[in-house]
Amino acid sequence: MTLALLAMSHSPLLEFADLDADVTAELDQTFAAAKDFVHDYDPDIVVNLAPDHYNGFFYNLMPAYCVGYAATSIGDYGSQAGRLDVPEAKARSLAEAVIAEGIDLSVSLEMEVDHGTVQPMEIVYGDITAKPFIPIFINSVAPPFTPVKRVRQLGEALGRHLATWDEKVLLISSGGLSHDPPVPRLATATPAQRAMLMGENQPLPAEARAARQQRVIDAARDFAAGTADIQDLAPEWDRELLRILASGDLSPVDTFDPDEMTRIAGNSSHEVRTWIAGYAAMAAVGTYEVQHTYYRPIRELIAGFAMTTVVHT
Ligand SMILES: O=C(O)/C=C/c1cccc(O)c1O
Ligand SMILES: [Fe+2]
Repeated sequence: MTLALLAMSHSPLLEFADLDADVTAELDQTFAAAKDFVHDYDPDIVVNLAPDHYNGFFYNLMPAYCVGYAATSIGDYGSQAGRLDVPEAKARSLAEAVIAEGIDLSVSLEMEVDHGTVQPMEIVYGDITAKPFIPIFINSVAPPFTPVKRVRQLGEALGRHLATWDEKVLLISSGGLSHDPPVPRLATATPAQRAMLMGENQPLPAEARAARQQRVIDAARDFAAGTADIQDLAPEWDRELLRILASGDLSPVDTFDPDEMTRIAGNSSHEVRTWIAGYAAMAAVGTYEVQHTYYRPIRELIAGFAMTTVVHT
């Protein structure tokens, strides 16, 4: 059994934001550390925990969690598009083992994924097909959300099964901490937004795709300038979460209330579910330590932006 975890925030704005030089330098160092960690570890297979932002999963049928037996990256915000190298038999064995433990996973034989899934692979390998890759979707954007405790249990079940594999497994958790990008929400959607959230008119025509992305890019610029109408980042909440995750005792997350998370840390703060599942997978099979940790609230990226690398001790 060999398992390691790279947990990192994603933001499609990395390619579009005008960052201060010191922030760019910090991020360059952080991504270099992530790369070094992954290349030194040299995994045989990546198991990737990520949300979706209404690009592959819609309100016509919204699962809480889903394992892809095959997957394609849609290439939003200029991310690498195309087929991922998903080993179907391994993905199936993982899903079946987790379901047998009482976690109600869905499966997809044709999953579509977005920047949330592929950005870490692009950063560490420069190629989303560099390694065999099992994508696991964790709903983090579309309420209602499962209790956070269930996400911890999902992670534990994943970890227990992955620990039986001969392959060296790299878990990637991809998600922002506190953040509230202007992704449309069902509760406040216009008729056109509601149609988008339902997955009508997919794939989006190029103009609609460009308009959707420009809205987020503009919001990020305004947020950095202090004029955007989105919820502020919550660095204290982020730091406390990182402290809990690093402590090795994940039981405090069981008391997290999804509505409170939204209120304090924003509508997309639920992306931390990917982190909780990744850390829980590590915790299920041994004691661990966080080797590298980075955190900075970055308004230009609309993200409490963090990266940690985790190994068993
Ligand atoms: O526009 C989207 O689909 C999402 C944008 C976004 C912006 C900032 C942080 C994130 O985690 C995002 O997914
Ligand atoms: Fe996201």
